[in-house]
Amino acid sequence: MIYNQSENPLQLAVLDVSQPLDSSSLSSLAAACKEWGFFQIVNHGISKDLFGQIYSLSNEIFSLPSDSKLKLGPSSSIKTYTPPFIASPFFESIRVAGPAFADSAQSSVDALGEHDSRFSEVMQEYGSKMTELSKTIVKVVLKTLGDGFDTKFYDSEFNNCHGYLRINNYTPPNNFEEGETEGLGMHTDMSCITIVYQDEIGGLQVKSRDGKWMNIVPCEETLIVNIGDMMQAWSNERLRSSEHRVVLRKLVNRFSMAFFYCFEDDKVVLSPDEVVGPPEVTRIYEAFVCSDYVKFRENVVKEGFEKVGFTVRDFAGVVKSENGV
Ligand SMILES: O=C(O)CCC(=O)C(=O)O
Ligand SMILES: [Fe+2]
Repeated sequence: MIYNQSENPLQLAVLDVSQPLDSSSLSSLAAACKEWGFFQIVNHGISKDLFGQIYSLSNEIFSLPSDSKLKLGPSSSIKTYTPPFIASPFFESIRVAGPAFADSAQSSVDALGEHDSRFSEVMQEYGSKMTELSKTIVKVVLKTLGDGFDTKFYDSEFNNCHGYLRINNYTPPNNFEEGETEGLGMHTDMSCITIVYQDEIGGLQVKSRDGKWMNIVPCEETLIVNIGDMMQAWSNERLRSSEHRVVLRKLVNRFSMAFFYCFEDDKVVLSPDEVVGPPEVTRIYEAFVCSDYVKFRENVVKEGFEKVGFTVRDFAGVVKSENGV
């Protein structure tokens, strides 16, 4: 089968973050968050030049021999690099943790034995901008749940959120089946929200409620936002954390960056009564501690997906889903 990206393209709602929110964009955004858990943002203030610099500096690291990269790997002390064959044979990534993005990036550079601060400088700039952008986006998402919910809940619930970045490089093998070979398998993000930059290659797909894979076609100067599990649970499923994946499309490397904006580790996630809605609405999640869910997901990866359920519903749902424990 020839994979055609124009097949099943998903027309995502667009949020212009430079403009005041009007009621029609709020309602299209509300619908998008509920139905897809994905939308796009434009006029985000991140220059093409910054993306270009990050791309070339990251590629300098990805093109090092694997022995060098493993100095940052899972058996090293800093563990910022995930080599191919851990998440997928065609996927490798570098993690940069906030809020001190420069220090985190520099620890990787130092471990490689390099003496260059350019990578840590661009990571600090990008990480800080993503953190600010995430705050704006979370507030807009809260507004979709109710009038004034941004002011009511941002400071009390989301003020201690933190972000980290994953820089992803996909390298297809010579003989892959277009559209069938996964670069990153189906998953949901654990974050509150994720902001994704993808290059022009394409391959990111989201699963519809009826199980169809829809293409999120790359669009210049546009970033993708998706709702993660923490927000799905906190909103009592009024916001959807959708399953998504990346399929390999072309015989060239694909580059992307995901910024995960998450609750603090010891946060107790519990949907406020007002968010759940009128008394007859069922509460779907029990309260849970954020880091316990992260540990649950790590164990699921170790033990294999078949054995135990792997979504936040399986972990904290009042009624577990079918494949739950
Ligand atoms: O590479 C992409 O476009 C998306 C990556 C992703 O879903 C993730 O890192 O969680
Ligand atoms: Fe993801």
